[in-house]
Amino acid sequence: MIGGPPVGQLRAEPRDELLKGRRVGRRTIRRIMPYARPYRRHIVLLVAATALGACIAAANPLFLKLIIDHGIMPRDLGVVVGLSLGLAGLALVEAGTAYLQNRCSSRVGEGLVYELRTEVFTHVQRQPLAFFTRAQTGKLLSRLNTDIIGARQAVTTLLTQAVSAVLTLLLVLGAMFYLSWQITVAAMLMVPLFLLPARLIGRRMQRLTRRMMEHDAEMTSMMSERLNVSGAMLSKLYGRVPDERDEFARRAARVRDTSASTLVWGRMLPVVVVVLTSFTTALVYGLGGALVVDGTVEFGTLVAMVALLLRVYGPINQLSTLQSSAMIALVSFDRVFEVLDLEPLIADRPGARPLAVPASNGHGPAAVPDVRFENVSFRYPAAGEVSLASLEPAAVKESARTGGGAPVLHDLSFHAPPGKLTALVGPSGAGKTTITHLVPRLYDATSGTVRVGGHDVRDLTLASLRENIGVVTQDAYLFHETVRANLGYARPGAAERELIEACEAALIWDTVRALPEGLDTVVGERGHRFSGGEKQRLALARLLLKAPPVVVLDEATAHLDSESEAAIQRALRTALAGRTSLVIAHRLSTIREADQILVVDAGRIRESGTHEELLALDGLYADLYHSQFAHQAARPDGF
Ligand SMILES: Nc1ncnc2c1ncn2[C@@H]1O[C@H](COP(=O)(O)OP(=O)(O)OP(=O)(O)O)[C@@H](O)[C@H]1O
Repeated sequence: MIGGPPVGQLRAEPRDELLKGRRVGRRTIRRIMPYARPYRRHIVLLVAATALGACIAAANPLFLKLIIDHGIMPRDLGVVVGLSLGLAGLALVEAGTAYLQNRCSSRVGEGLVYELRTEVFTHVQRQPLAFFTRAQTGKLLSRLNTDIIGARQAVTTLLTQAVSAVLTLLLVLGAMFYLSWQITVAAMLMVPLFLLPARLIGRRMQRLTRRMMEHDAEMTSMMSERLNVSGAMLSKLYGRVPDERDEFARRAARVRDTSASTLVWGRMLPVVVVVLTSFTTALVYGLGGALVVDGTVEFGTLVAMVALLLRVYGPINQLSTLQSSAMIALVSFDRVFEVLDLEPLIADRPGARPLAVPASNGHGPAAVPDVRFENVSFRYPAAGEVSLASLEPAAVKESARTGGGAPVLHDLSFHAPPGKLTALVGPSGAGKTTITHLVPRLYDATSGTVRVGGHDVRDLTLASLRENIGVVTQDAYLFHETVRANLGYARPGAAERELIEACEAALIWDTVRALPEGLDTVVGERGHRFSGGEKQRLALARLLLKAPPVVVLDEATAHLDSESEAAIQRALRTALAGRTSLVIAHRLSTIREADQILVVDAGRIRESGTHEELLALDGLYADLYHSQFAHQAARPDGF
């Protein structure tokens, strides 16, 4: 069990991780059982087939003895032919058991992977946004994948190996003792000679594998950071391509060197085994030969002994690594369970009720709920609340010590009236995005209450809350799918006519229609086939299809040409009409149209009112206006 990518990767973990697994062993095993239950018939069959295979392995050499001693030596052709046919039959049965073993173990293993994968995916999806904002999520997911595969290997390989190794060893040793105890004892004296190098090489392999995985992770992370649109753009623009190449070459060289050593040491073990097996065979032939000459042992017995001996070392080797393999397996499962045990911070509370909004009349909802913040304070959750200790030990420990980040919003209250546009403006880092995150419960307020339609959002079901709130973020994320699929994400099953109408209202239909395959054109990686403005309008079309009564929107800050900006502005007007909207405004035209402007600064609302009222106040808004917005007024398009 030395090597093999998943197990190797797990071995890369520090030893204390394995020791930790030792303590959790029994509890983990109890948790694994329910996953194995649906496959119990296959498991029984697997164990039975493995046991039969072990019996055949032990019986085979005995046939040799019988052929030689009772057929060849006494020159009895009938016995020779009969036993040879028996041997051939045995081979067929062995093939049958091997097939059955493969079938059952793949069924059990893949079934287990399927169950764990779907469960983990569903569970991770339920985690709050904070979980995904932690940089280690990608690492977590890849590790989970590795661990799940490790767990499968464990169940299938360990199950078959443990059964077959123990049984083969018992049967083979029994047969050897039965045939000649003297030769058996002599051969067994060689076992420690075999185990010692195996153990030393195993330990070295473990160290090397750990190092290789670390180097490999460094190399892979560089690839994933540099070989994407943003990373590639950065290295080109800063002229760092040659440096990046050199750094990558350095990392790749470390992988090359450790991999090469790992391979060399990995191949040492079979060499040592061959040498020692040859020594032992020589010993058995020497001692056994003398006994045959002596007349104490029959010739066929000697041949059978050698054949049996060759079947002893495999199981001994397997058993010597079985414990650590089992440990590794338990750690795999344990880490998967650790993720499954992470309770989502944001979930429906018992007795949560759906947000009831009167049905739409086709042109936006009939009555729309308002949004109200009452003395809301907020700090982002600490790493320990949303992440896994084993994955981010430093961050989790730090957050436990400091109790998480500083408050971002302080005792904040405001009312966004129904059907009206409330604009949020303020300096960078003031807390505007954070405010918008609290409405659809991407985060929960640390204290105070956020109300939608008069209800505390925590009393509403998440599904109904999010069904009634449409969010358009600045980056207007699009999946790598067709335009149709991206729009349909808002309302699966929407008719073609509705998709077109939404695109028309968002002023993106002419662009979509001109695409090579219209609505069926695949959006490039992260939507890069579209310009920033086009993506925003596609996102608006998606929002229009959803037709939510409440809209939360983060206007794109990207500079657009005046034509796109005018198009977006008109699309926005349609999208927001008659809806309660909370918009982080970056354009003068939006704040001018706002029914109410909230000026956010350092997590507090400093001023509120209309554009004219706030200008007259000559306070923070007036400053912001002169530094950020006033120049837009001078533009020829009037924005
Ligand atoms: N996931 C997070 N974890 C911890 N702190 C965060 C997180 N997101 C934002 N913050 C912090 O919260 C504060 C408010 O950030 P927020 O994004 O709400 O500001 P903003 O007003 O929207 O800024 P901008 O206009 O630049 O987008 C900032 O100090 C920021 O560093």
